Amino acid sequence: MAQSLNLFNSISHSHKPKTPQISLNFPYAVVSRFPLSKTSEKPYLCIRAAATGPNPSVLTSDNGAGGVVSAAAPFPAVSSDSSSFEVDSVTEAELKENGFRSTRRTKLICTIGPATCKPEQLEALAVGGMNVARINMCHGTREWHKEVIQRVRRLNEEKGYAVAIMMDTEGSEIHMGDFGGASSAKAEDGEIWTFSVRAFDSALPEHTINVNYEGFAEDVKVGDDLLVDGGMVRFEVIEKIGPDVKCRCTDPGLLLPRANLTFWRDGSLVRERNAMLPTISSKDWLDIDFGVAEGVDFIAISFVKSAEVIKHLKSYIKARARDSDISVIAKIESIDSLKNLEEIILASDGAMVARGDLGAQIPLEQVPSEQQRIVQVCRQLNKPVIVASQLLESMIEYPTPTRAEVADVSEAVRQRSDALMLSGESAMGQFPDKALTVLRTVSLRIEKWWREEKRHEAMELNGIASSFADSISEEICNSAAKMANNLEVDAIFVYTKTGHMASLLSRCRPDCPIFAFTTTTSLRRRLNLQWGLIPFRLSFSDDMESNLNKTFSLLKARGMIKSGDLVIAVSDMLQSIQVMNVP
Ligand SMILES: Nc1ncnc2c1ncn2[C@@H]1O[C@H](COP(=O)(O)OP(=O)(O)OP(=O)(O)O)[C@@H](O)[C@H]1O
Ligand SMILES: CC(=O)C(=O)O
Ligand SMILES: [K+]
Ligand SMILES: [Mg+2]
Repeated sequence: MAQSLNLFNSISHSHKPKTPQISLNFPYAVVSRFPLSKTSEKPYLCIRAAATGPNPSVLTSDNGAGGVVSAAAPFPAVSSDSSSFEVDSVTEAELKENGFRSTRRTKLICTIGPATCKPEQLEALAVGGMNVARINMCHGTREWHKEVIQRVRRLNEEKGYAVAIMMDTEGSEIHMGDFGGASSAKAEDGEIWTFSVRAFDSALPEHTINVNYEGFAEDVKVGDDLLVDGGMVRFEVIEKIGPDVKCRCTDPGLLLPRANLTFWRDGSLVRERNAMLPTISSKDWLDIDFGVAEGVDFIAISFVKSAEVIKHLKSYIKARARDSDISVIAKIESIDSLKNLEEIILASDGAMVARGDLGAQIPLEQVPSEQQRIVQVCRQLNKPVIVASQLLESMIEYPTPTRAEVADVSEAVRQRSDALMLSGESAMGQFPDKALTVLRTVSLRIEKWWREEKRHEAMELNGIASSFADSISEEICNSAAKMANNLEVDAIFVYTKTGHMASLLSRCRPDCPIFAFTTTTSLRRRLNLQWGLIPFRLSFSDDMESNLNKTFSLLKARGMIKSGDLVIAVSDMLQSIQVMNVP
């Protein structure tokens, strides 16, 4: 202890932790104490780890040992140059209005479609809390998608939103074609329909459906069940005539353009040659080139089967996009992706529980346990995870959700998934804004409930670092998050150039929000997918003290924090944890 106090005394008059005056063998760790703040009796505490060798020792000290410190240099005035600082204007308004504690931690994604593609519709979603806009390359033309991307960009620039763009590939699934202009078709019980791989020059004959997969007529057998969208409509195969397959409708319903098709034999999904279809089709590669050229923030890959395809795509993007700052999200929606789950997630930058197609490939009653497993694996491996599809399906038509849907959303929030996604509800539903409001209010309510009543069991997080330096970052983040909960701090600040420490903090799911300061606009947008992060763009230096001064004064000037707020700061330049009151 005496040694620690000596250490304090030796450095207490300087803001810059310098080499201690006592002899310690390198590598060493410094525990330093910064001057008392003017506004608070709480001392600044700084724990630093020197990551220079294989075995740093960490010194700690009782910080209340009467160590009166003089020369409390006030924070120098920093001019509030707000151009050097960017934060999402919606989050800013929310912070000012409700304070740190009630900011939403769960992120929200909206699929953009005909119901939401106009500038004012996109703006309503941004104001309603959309963090990421998803465009689905299964539908619409590239020109249409390009227009949506440009509109989102324009809104971000003009109105200060930080909506990121996710492009979702079509993948090589078997699906029906369009209906030549009609938006849907009704299949009645007992009707005979023809599923055909023929290309029809003119309009489709009545009760005929195009199928995109060449091998379709060869792969199916008489007696197979043909499921549209995982069972929304069901047919039985009764006859095969060359490229045509005649089927009788056994479960009537509405057929939608490009609906997914699966066939089942003796109660299980048939995967014949279609299992050999490439995950990324030639059309997908063109879409990916389009996404890279447009600078989308995320590319979500449909029907991923193995880690190889993710690695291949990532190296392709790296070679093509100069800053390679596009994250690759693996969509878990096939039997193979469940088999190879951990290696796929390890190779990816995040994952999506794509329950729509997943529920067409495995029995529905297995979907909830698989959802929970995927969410947990992602958390362990520190990758953001999205829960998607049918969260509020009834809101495509109705202005309020079913109670069961609210319970489903709550469960995804309780599992602490990073993000929730709307599909048809926002793409083509009648109440996209209301659906988003339901996601927002349910997230807020459940987060608060679990936080206040401590109903969540802390998840045992395994070490994931692959190097010693990474282990230090991980320990710092785990400790900072724990300290933040125990000390009930108002916010954690993280200064991160790569985003890594921000995601490590997010992984701990602390009780307070995490302000993530990063130097580029694109990283700031990508961090928007992760649980609990409030990303800022800020130019900062390696000098933590000046960074803190600058941040405090900028945030105070904008009314986002106030004197006396208790903050923990960590950074990936200077691996340290500091606890302080805002001066
Ligand atoms: N760009 C678009 N243009 C027209 N309709 C769209 C568009 N995007 C989505 N939709 C409509 O919204 C519905 C739901 O969207 P969603 O993205 O979930 O598609 P999906 O066909 O279910 O495929 P996926 O499995 O990729 O999610 C679609 O079935 C389609 O009718
Ligand atoms: C989102 C998606 O692709 C699915 O649920 O199938
Ligand atoms: K898709
Ligand atoms: Mg899908």
